[in-house]
Amino acid sequence: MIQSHIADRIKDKIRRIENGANDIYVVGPINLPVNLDGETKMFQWYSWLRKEAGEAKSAAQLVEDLNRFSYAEMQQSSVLVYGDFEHESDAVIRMHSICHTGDIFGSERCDCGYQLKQSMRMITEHGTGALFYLANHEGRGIGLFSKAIAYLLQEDGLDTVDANTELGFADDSRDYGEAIAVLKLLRPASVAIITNNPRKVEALRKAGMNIARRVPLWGNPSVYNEKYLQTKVNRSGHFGQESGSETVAR
Ligand SMILES: Nc1nc2c(ncn2[C@@H]2O[C@H](COP(=O)(O)OP(=O)(O)OP(=O)(O)O)[C@@H](O)[C@H]2O)c(=O)[nH]1
Repeated sequence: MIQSHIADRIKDKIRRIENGANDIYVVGPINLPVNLDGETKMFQWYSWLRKEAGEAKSAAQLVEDLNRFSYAEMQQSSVLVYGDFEHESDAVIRMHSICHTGDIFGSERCDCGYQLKQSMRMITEHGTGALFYLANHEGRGIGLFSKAIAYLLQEDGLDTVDANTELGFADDSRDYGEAIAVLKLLRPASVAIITNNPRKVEALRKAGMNIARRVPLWGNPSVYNEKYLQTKVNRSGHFGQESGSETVAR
């Protein structure tokens, strides 16, 4: 009975969160040694899966489901945790929206790849924190194919915001509810959030995140992302480079 053997292996590693219309199953921690600037940093990795709300599924049922549903067709997010995230008094986190082009290919049209790596450095240097990698957030929520079309419009002179709205999308349609539910499971206390985006702070706060302060993260400007970075400040309301770390009002 291979399945009960697998279920036994994972049963202590799965937790369920009831989250309104959905249940979230979180698996982890799993040791993830990460090469950061030539040094190995040991992170604890968790991934999660959304299911329609219902009776709690056993580990065996979850294993059965792996073959019943095409999970590869659905996007799943994950989080890298560093240090004693549950208990440390001051932890720093980043909620990073997936950017296929920037994070994977190293595209310089945006600053995403830089922010991803730099936030991992900031978290390890701080000693405790977490990097949430949000898989259903591509293009600030419009998806990869739509982002590709938005890029073509940008090549004709539109900025990021106008390209999105011309295609009938909101400038930003990201939802942080699931990620926050997972964050609360991993750490009850407040966190510092790495971002330049006040709307992200507001959206996170509204969705129930306990934010102690904001930590800015700018860098890696180039001729290719100059307009993108300017648009963040001029149109999307991002705090500029000069803004320092700050306490977020509750
Ligand atoms: N629609 C669209 N999305 C883009 C473009 N360039 C990058 N993105 C997406 O923008 C998102 C950036 O996410 P984040 O870096 O987490 O968030 P942010 O709102 O820029 O705020 P920060 O936390 O300050 O970085 C990613 O999902 C990228 O895929 C673009 O030209 N058009």
